[in-house]
Amino acid sequence: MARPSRPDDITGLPARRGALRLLDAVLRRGEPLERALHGAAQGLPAPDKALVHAIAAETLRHLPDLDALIDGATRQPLPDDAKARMVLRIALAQVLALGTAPHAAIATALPLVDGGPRKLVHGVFGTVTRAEPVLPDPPILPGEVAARWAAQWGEEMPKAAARAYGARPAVDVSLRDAGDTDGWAERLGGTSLAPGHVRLAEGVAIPELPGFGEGGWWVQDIAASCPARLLGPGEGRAVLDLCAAPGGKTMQLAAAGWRVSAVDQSKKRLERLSENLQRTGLSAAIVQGDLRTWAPDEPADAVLLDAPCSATGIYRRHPDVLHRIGPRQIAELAALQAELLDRAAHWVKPGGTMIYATCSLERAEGEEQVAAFLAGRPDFAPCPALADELPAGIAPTREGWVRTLPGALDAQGGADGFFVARLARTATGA
Ligand SMILES: C[S@@+](CC[C@H](N)C(=O)[O-])C[C@H]1O[C@@H](n2cnc3c(N)ncnc32)[C@H](O)[C@@H]1O
Repeated sequence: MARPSRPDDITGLPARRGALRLLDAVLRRGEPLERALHGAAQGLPAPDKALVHAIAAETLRHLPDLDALIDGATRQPLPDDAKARMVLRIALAQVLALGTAPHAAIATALPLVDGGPRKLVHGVFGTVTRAEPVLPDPPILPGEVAARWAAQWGEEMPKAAARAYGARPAVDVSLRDAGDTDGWAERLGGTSLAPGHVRLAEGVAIPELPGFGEGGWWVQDIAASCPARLLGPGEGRAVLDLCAAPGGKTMQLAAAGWRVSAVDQSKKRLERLSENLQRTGLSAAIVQGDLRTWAPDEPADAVLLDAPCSATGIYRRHPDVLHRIGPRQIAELAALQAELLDRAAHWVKPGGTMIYATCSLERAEGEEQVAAFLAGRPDFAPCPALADELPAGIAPTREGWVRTLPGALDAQGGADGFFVARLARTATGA
């Protein structure tokens, strides 16, 4: 049989090369998967781009399990960042997590180590696949993440986190017209856990559902809908939605009658916010600014700060966070959050309300952040969330915060990890 003239003529090879580049960007350079995808899959058609993403995401989801199999088949462990290990990881992820036939996976793996240890890769791949292993269900969390979470939340939490990691996350939508929640639940064939919310049935094709094109709803996890819920109806009052893009909370606030100024530093993400507003017919003033230097002309009745964070709470959808985020990144983000929280507090009118939120499972970005803020700001006090303000199955903590951990809403398909605090500024502002 004639060999293809150029290696990239092998069917499916460019996508595997893209997956290898993507894995490298995440594991060696610490780049977020979604952000690195564009560069890694440049020039590939949409289906191949989706394949690049799927291979890299499943490799990351099962990394400790795949590494254990590789290590069990080598006499000396391959260095963590050796190309041979990277190629074996993506080849085995295809076979064991995505159902690719072994011959197809190895045919597209070997050219990736051309001029390198082809024989070794071939040998290890053969040894592993001949044994027909099955990946553990649920997947094993990276050891340092499990230890960090156990230290903060107890031994049960990482177990629940692993179970959630292996399950397909439910898809929630928020409604423009919360008054017609029952009607939308019926039309979308889903169930509702709160006014303005519908949880979709598993496996539905989102763009084909009624109301998507007309902007009747947008995708937003139930936990992510809690920060704006805690501001209640706006009745024409002004709210600063800080770190607003792509606008999930902006749309909720506008739909609840708030006069919203949506501020974010990212032009690209603000373009998506603008498209979202256009699709839903909702309105907000859009402001591009870096909150470390930007300031509003006047204080607002309410401020919602959805601060940049580790995103460890959305690890189910973004498995890269478990491999990119460690104590150093958490400490850096916590310092940024403290700076933004301090600035944002000045923009709340006396008697007004501030919501602080992060999609993080780290206390340093949630409970500890707010405790430190309150210790230095006697003009703010907790304004505890009440059970009837929250979706069914999510209860306020003893302190009145909202804290969703893995295991929340387990029977209904889970929820993202979130922290939300509502704080009130004293009437005098002093
Ligand atoms: C968690 S996301 C916001 C999600 C958004 N609130 C929503 O509900 O769709 C955090 C946002 O913070 C923005 N951001 C990060 N640092 C910032 C800064 N210094 N000034 C303004 N925006 C910032 C990012 O661009 C990003 O859009």
